[in-house]
Amino acid sequence: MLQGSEILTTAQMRAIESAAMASGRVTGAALMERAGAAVAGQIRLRWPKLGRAVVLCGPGNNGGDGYVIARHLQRAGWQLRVLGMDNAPGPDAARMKAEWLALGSILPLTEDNLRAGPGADVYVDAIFGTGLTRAPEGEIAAILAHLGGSGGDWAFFRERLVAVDCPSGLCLDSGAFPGRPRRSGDHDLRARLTVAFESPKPGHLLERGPECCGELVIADIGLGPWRVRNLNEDGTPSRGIRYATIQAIWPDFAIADSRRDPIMDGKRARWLRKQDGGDHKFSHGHALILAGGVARGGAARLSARAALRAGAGLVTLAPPAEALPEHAGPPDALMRWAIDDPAELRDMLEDRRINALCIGPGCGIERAAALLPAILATKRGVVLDADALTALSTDPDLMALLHEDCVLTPHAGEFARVFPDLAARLEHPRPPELTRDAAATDWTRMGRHLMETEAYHEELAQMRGPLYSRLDAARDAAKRCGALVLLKGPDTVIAAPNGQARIHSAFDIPWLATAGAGDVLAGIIAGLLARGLPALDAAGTGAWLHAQAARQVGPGLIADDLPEALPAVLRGLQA
Ligand SMILES: NC(=O)C1=CN([C@@H]2O[C@H](COP(=O)(O)OP(=O)(O)OC[C@H]3O[C@@H](n4cnc5c(N)ncnc54)[C@H](OP(=O)(O)O)[C@@H]3O)[C@@H](O)[C@H]2O)[C@H](O)CC1
Ligand SMILES: [K+]
Repeated sequence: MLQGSEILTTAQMRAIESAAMASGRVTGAALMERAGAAVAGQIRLRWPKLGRAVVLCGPGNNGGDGYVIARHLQRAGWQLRVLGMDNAPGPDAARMKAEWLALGSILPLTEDNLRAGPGADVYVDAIFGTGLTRAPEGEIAAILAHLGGSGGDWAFFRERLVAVDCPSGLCLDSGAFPGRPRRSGDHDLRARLTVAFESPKPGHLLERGPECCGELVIADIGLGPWRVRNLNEDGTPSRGIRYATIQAIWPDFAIADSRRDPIMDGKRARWLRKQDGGDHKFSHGHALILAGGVARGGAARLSARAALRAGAGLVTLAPPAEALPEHAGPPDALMRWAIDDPAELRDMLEDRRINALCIGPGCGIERAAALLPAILATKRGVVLDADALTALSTDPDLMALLHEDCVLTPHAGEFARVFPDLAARLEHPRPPELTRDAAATDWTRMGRHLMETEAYHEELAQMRGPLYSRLDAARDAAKRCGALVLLKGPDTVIAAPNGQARIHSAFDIPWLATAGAGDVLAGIIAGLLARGLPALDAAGTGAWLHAQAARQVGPGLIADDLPEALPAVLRGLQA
């Protein structure tokens, strides 16, 4: 079932637009009119007083939207300056350009003309949208840099820039800016508002996208009937029913249409509320959390608490015998059992009621490597985090044991250890001076230093087409290892081996980056696996609950607060 939370790739969007136009039931001009009218409407909502607007129109249909926006604002009484290009755009944009020219003039799209004239209340960026194919250059690059604050007036534009479909220069499939170092921030365009069409694209929710888009509003331009067609992500027709393969997970996303799709639709909310009739603790599963040696137990205790709060019927914390004494004390609901070696673990796993495990937080790499074969052999749901991921990265035999009920939860550094080649592709072309065997963590440090080389910038300028994204990397990793991969970050990406993916944005809660937060996430997911959620749902819902708990606690949060904040989040689902 397609949901408001579906994310379309730019290729899918183009294919859907083409299918709509080919049907004869809607024209490109009508779509452009709807798109432009939606942006103009969102501007007038936020700037109710009549004012002065500058509209910057690029060479294609994004520019065409700009001419529509100028016409609507002019008709509403705004004063307009329109800067455009003297190219021959497609027929729809040409028509909208002509309709604008009947009302007003078009100045050349130059930095001088942008700087000239009185300051405006709103600047509309209609230069590039989904058709960006390469790094902007020349005059357009100078204009975008100026809008990004190169002239020192970053805050001025940040408050006034409205981006049509996306801030120009942003690759809507990756969330990166072609031609710019991956994590640079200076002089990137930052819009106050971005109005996108029909659905978010991956780039709206990944990497630089969320910060540079500002408030993101999705305008429905009436392509719904064509979205249900069978379309692969590259826009080619697919057989069978089309399911949303990429979905966004957001609790409070402002969707400007009625298809609001709260992540907790009825089915999943029921899961979290304890199923009716499941009146026995074993009907909500039993999670086993493997802990590490003496003085290393805190991480696993956080995971265990989180699994209990996520609703697992029973949770057992399993340290080595030598460390058992330090796990005495609350919560009394948490069971403890010493496990020293694989044989003892295998004995414990004879109890089939243990249906979910979590290994890694504070476990110790050697202990994780020793226990993983017994765990993976039982084919039960298991979360592999921290030391278990490091153990994976050192032993290909362990990688081979992974299965579809495994959930890997790496942060960027752990991802680079387990999948170094994929992590490397996430950088813009690798800085040339770096050798292949440089550890990914070195690249970030060394890469930033080496990004000044001429050869590197030359390579950047030559790049074409969508950039390799965190979504691509997580999907390639999941496909390679046959397990679910949750690549953590403010833009967490969750990918299943079959290509299904979720993106969860948490750019609003920087305080979640605190010691132990990852241990809690691992525990929440283990608790949801114990409850019977499939791996993809357990990971996606777990990411959402984790972030909501952090929103509940707010700044000053420490990881210990997170499990205790879950009851309030779950109560919020009772509505
Ligand atoms: N298709 C529809 O009916 C609707 C589209 N909408 C809007 O249209 C854009 C997508 O429009 P499109 O024309 O495909 O592409 P853009 O307008 O984003 O880009 C314009 C052309 O610019 C060229 N280009 C790409 N990158 C660069 C660059 N770095 N420097 C210079 N020029 C560049 C490219 O042509 P090339 O042949 O040079 O590659 C682009 O074609 C979409 O975002 C919506 O805003 C409507 O909203 C809905 C209907
Ligand atoms: K744009």
